[in-house]
Amino acid sequence: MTRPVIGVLALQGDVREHLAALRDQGAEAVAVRRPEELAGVDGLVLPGGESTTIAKLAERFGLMAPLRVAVRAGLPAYGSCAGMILLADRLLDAPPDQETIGGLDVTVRRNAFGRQADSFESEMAFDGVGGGPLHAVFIRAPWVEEAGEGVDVLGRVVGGEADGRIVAVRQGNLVATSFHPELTGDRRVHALFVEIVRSRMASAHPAARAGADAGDERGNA
Ligand SMILES: NC(=O)CC[C@H](N)C(=O)O
Repeated sequence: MTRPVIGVLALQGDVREHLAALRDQGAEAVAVRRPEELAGVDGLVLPGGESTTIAKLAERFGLMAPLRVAVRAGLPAYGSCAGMILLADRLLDAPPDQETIGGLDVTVRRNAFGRQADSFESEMAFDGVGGGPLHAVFIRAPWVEEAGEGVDVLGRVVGGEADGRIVAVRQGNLVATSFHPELTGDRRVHALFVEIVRSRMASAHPAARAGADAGDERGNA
């Protein structure tokens, strides 16, 4: 089977950890800093970091418009923390001029857990991967305040003041988590994303699907 080429937007943030996690899952992982590099990938990870900085650098590097076009055309994308913010159609507690790539029909609140719970770790159920609860690391994390109809909720906070808050979602080929699976040894979220990329590649090239069920082409709409 062809090896998927998965980019990690490498303008700022924890790029290396994502590259390593993707390689662990059998993908060819490449850093993306320029539009030409974006054009060559089958999927894209938007890492954690500082979303305002990443958005400004994306503008400066001429990547914001191509990113918007690619995501709307169905490019699979996974955003972790700041990456979730970048994929959101709507933001709360963000500077009024903060741009996003968008595509994910959610309202995301930045730094939602507040000062008390700036950073914390918790065990949580994560739909869409087997194998029991996931150890989730949250660092100045956002949450999903509201999710549109076409958005599947994959995970919620359990316990504490934020009990029930949405911290993992999927909409078609887009996945976003408030937490950082790249910082733990648990590769199940990256495995899920690599699988999404592989199945889109298979449905885009029917010949590569020999004998497999005809999957429906899922876009990001
Ligand atoms: N760990 C992170 O990615 C933090 C996100 C950061 N608080 C932001 O708004 O961009």
